[in-house]
Amino acid sequence: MLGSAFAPAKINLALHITGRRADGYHRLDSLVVFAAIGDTIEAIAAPDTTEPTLDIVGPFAAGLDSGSDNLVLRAARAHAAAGGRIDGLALRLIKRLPVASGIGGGSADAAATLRLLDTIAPLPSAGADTRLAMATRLGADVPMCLRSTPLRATGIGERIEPLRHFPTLPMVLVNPGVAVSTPSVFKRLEHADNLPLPEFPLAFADAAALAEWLIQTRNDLEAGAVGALPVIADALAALNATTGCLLARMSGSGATVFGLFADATMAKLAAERIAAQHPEWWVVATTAEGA
Ligand SMILES: C[C@@](CO)(OP(=O)(O)O)[C@H](O)COP(=O)(O)OP(=O)(O)OC[C@H]1O[C@@H](n2ccc(N)nc2=O)[C@H](O)[C@@H]1O
Ligand SMILES: Nc1ncnc2c1ncn2[C@@H]1O[C@H](COP(=O)(O)OP(=O)(O)O)[C@@H](O)[C@H]1O
Repeated sequence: MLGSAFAPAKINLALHITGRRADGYHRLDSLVVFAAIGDTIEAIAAPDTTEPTLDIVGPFAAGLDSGSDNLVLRAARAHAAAGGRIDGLALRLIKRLPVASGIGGGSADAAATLRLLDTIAPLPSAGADTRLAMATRLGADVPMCLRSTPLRATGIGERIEPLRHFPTLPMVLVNPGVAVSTPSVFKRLEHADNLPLPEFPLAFADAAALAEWLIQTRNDLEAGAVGALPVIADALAALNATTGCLLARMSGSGATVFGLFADATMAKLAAERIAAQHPEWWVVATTAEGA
């Protein structure tokens, strides 16, 4: 193998929609962390190929097209367009994250592919601006996934402010098995002119302090998504009914919801309980990296 890159799940702990641009994209203000669970992209030498091939394996491989529209291959083509070499490569995606689920699986894969290709075949003159523009063209979430550490994202998601003194967060992710189209959830938004996030403290001592602060924030896309898919409310209720859940909320445009816990043992017990109650749901106990 030539190399591999991890594509962690993106969790929007808070997501305020603060405006709408003339081109239809929404301005947002989001507090974002990245989980220890994610996809993996591997690159294998394939000497006779001029364009990379892609094969997809793993628990969520079924139903995801490995054709040229896949974000892994789109990212590879963007790397080539910027002057990077992509011949002689076969790419493999190990798909562990549910598709179209508000945790940025596709965006994380695109960002991980860019990171991987940067190590295997560095761009001749890869300025930070080139990389950011390339990432943003692939998707509004791709710049934040390129960084994959706790951050505040503004603009349409491309303006990134890394956060320091951020606690590691034990959490449970629950996806009730429904794929959600991001544009359709944005269309259901009643108000696009919400207030930005409140002022951040200098540091959050621990998960409980962060959860306390998050209570005054929202995911502005949650009400519309729940209206269309009431099963999201069931997933939130299942998390809220567990012992030690500090806060439960939807991530991104859904349908994945997260619950924050003070420690990993409580998160694990909560995940076991929800999985037993809803064997058809995707339920994982994980942690989001601190800073
Ligand atoms: C909602 C968020 C929050 O992090 O997450 P996900 O639900 O995708 O995980 C993102 O803003 C999603 O970013 P991403 O999934 O990269 O979106 P893109 O592919 O660029 O855009 C898909 C569509 O979503 C809408 N869109 C996306 C981003 C944005 N800031 N405003 C928008 O209105 C547009 O209708 C756009 O055509
Ligand atoms: N590698 C990929 N992983 C996931 N989805 C992908 C990928 N490539 C293209 N897509 C398409 O992107 C859409 C959004 O997927 P995803 O990024 O998982 O959504 P979300 O950001 O809401 O979790 C899906 O409908 C899927 O068809």
